[in-house]
Amino acid sequence: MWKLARIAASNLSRSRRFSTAIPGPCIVHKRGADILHDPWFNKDTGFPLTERDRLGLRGLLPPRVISFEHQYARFMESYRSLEKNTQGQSEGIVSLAKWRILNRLHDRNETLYYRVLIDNIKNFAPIIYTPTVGLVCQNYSGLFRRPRGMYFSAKDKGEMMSMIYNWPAQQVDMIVLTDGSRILGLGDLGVQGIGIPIGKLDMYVAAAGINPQRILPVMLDVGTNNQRLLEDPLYLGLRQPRLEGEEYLSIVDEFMEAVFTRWPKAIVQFEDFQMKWAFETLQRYRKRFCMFNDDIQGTAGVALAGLLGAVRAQGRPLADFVHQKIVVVGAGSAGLGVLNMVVQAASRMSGNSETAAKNQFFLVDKDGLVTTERKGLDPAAAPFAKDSREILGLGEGASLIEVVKKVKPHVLLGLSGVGGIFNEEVLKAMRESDSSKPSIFAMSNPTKNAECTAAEAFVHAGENIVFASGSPFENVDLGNGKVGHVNQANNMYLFPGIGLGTLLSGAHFITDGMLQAAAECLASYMTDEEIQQGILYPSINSIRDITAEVGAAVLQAAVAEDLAEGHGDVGPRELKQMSKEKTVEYVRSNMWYPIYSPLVHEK
Ligand SMILES: NC(=O)c1ccc[n+]([C@@H]2O[C@H](COP(=O)([O-])OP(=O)(O)OC[C@H]3O[C@@H](n4cnc5c(N)ncnc54)[C@H](O)[C@@H]3O)[C@@H](O)[C@H]2O)c1
Ligand SMILES: O=C(O)C[C@H](O)C(=O)O
Ligand SMILES: [Mg+2]
Repeated sequence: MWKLARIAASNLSRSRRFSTAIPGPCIVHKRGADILHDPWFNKDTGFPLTERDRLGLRGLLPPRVISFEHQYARFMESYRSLEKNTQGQSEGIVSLAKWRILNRLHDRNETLYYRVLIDNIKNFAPIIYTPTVGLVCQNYSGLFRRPRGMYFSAKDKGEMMSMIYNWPAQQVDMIVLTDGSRILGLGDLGVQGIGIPIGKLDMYVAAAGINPQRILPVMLDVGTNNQRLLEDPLYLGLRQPRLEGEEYLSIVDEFMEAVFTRWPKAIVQFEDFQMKWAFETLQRYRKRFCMFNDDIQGTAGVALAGLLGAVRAQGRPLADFVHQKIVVVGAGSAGLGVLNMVVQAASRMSGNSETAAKNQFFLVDKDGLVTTERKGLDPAAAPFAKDSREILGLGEGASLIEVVKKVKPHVLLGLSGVGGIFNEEVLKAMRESDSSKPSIFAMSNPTKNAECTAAEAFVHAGENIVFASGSPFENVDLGNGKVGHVNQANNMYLFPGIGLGTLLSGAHFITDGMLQAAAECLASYMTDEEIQQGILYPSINSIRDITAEVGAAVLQAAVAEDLAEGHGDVGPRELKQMSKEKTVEYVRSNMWYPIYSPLVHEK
């Protein structure tokens, strides 16, 4: 079941460089200045003279042809100057300035943009993804220069089937969709939430090598309940309260029908929907369309992999997972998604029913410990509500500190969106944990919403903890040459592989089996030595490697479930015959890599 034997291929792949073979020619239907203004095709000063002749570009560029490497160096030089020139300024100002310079390149020349992103992913992910993307969403109306992706609003009802054909690409593989109702831990940001699908899809390109010409970020604007935005004269979204009930669902239904009519093989990732719609839409669509909810399902897999790592970090056999006491703080889409998957895994591992597996897990929300006595208990949280007669001394609504002191959990996992709730007292109480290596997962985003900082965790809970956060923190210097390792427990380790594996499998649905395979693959990726050092997840620098492995695991699970219909020239029979190693190679070879292709004009 939970095999942890490391596959040889993953060792091999870590050191391998990605293929940089010259891709085939790329067909363009435009000429001249139109090409220079199209970031998909633009090479700026990099157009060779022959291509300038063929495409009507001669005279539209300075005469000297600059190589890709030179263009790359020039961009990095201006990025470094910006870093130097903004020294001493506030973190927010610096981050937004960095985002702007990257965004300008994104708008101008996608090939160069994605190459610098892939090569510098550790430095640039915190800008195009969490945490800076949160700040970008908060300031979107002021930052807006050019649209990116598509916007469907409540005013477009009845028009979406034709609107979808306004998108210029013939084929779309991956769509990330939000309604902006719960952007990271920042709440309802309305249309400004479009930054999240854009950032997630940048990660799809960087980590999974999805072709950027085949991605589509989408904002479904059904209004906002954020009064500040409704009153902001610069706000770019609909100025109306959010649609509710059937009215809301009819908009999402229409969008889904339109997408799958034009692109029957597309995959839609739901992102940052408020909890009620996150669960409802997942249930409504997962057996009709190829879709998943990243906050519920992607997060769950990443958390489960981390929790299994935490068992190994204690030097315990994996089977011990079922005895781990885990306190989950936050009963939203992410927290409940994690508990659902964790309970399923524990029940599989122990051979016991899910009810028995639940004993070790405790759920705390804004009103404290969730028990069966909770008034108006949310049906989604109900399966995890404790019977207060069974937990001596802890009643309905017990505070987090009471729960931690009484339970002495092995793991404290935060998905509450509330910065700092793992305060000094709570963290100090974790010193009494029954674990030899207590684990603190402060998974809320962005950084200021993390339940605690990495430094706080190591200082207050002790040096022997295992620490993970949703947004990146620097490793912590513990003195005496010792370092407290910081893991980034973020769904970015899974969603790109879930998307790519599903795409290449040609499956029409994303099943629990495929998601479980993804989590299992991530869980088995780290060596025992790494785990002993508190390293639960790979470095973001190897995100293409882990994504190739996860993608292959998802693809193989689809094959095993007889759902794989193949992709392009590779049919289901060929997929079935592929060994595990071959599948990883197949996935890897399908990753797009940014390199200038010769452009061929076709009318
Ligand atoms: N690291 C990751 O990969 C990842 C993935 C998904 C979500 N997240 C983060 O998790 C957070 C929550 O996301 P969500 O979709 O579940 O949101 P949500 O709004 O659905 O749920 C938030 C939950 O937190 C609870 N809560 C609020 N205040 C609390 C308090 N003081 N004490 C305890 N619980 C409290 C609420 O009762 C609710 O149950 C966000 O910050 C999001 O960025 C991180
Ligand atoms: O966006 C992220 O960084 C992770 C997650 O999807 C979130 O909503 O916080
Ligand atoms: Mg999210």
